[in-house]
Amino acid sequence: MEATYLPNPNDSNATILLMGLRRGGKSSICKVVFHDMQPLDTLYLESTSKPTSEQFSSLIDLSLMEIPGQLNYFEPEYDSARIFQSVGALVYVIDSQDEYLNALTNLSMIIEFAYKVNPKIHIEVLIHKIDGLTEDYRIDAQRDIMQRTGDELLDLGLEGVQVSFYLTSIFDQSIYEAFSKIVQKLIPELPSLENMLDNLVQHLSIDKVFLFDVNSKLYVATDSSPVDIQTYEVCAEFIDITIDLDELYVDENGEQTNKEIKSISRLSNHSLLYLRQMIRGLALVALIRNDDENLNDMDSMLTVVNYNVNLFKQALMQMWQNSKFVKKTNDVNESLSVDRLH
Ligand SMILES: Nc1nc2c(ncn2[C@@H]2O[C@H](COP(=O)(O)OP(=O)(O)OP(=O)(O)O)[C@@H](O)[C@H]2O)c(=O)[nH]1
Repeated sequence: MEATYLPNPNDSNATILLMGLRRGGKSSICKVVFHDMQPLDTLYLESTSKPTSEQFSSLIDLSLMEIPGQLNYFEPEYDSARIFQSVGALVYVIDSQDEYLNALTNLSMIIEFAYKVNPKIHIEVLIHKIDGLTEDYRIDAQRDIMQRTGDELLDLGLEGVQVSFYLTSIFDQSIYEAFSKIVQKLIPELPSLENMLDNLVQHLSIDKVFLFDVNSKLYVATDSSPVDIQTYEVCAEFIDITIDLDELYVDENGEQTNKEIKSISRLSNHSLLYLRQMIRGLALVALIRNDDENLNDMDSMLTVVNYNVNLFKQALMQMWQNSKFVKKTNDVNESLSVDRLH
């Protein structure tokens, strides 16, 4: 394998390694989630023949590495130990519409190896392409896959290893939900972020609030109330609408204005959708209860929301700068790239 495909172990990026048998859906997931490809267009994707790696910067700098199913990365020419040592999460994709027993054997072999060289690795299994299965069959498949994986790990003496399972499809929001949870585990500041979002919910009439990565529509944090997939969908679509509208605005020189993006929309049930651009490609999107018909009352409510969201943004900036500082001091010999606030 060429050296360029290896994640740098000194890299401050959190690396996600995407693995699984051929045609499982790995490239499709990357293209749909991170490159806005329409799910149906993935039908024509060619099988990947070489490992690929790409960078995404969000609150943290992420890299996503895909190892094609047709490679045997345990051959001596691949430095598998080095790969696994430097990844934060191993995401293994299983095609649930296909015979999956081989995939499960392959998965346990990879877990055994990965866990040995990196006991801190998060192991995440996507039971993928569930769009083709009935509701009952999905639950059966999940139960069967979890049971068999558990048995295989027990046989290998690895019963303590934590493995998370997700039912996913690129044709609905499930892949975004799964990937959001996977990325969240790699963000060390997550508990503080969740606390800050809970604080917003407690003090304002917010039903749900997300901190979104605008490009991928993954949420890097949310308050602690359960995520309802419809609310997620409405909030994610609101980002697209806001950005489309924002692109229409130009200044007197015909150039795009560089102001902070902010948008509020009133839904037919009187609730408000509220979006504010944060730092590093993030946006805060909240669903706010609003029982007041009176527009003056609504204005004063929004003033309080704006004030609190400003404080949140400042805290977020502080948090990011501190985390950069910690990384720098941990990594004195490493010349860090200078990140820029968006
Ligand atoms: N029904 C369905 N098909 C999917 C889904 N995700 C991917 N596919 C299809 O699965 C096929 C294989 O997808 P790829 O993304 O090329 O698979 P891969 O794992 O990258 O395969 P290799 O490159 O050979 O390792 C494509 O025809 C996709 O359209 C899904 O969620 N549901």
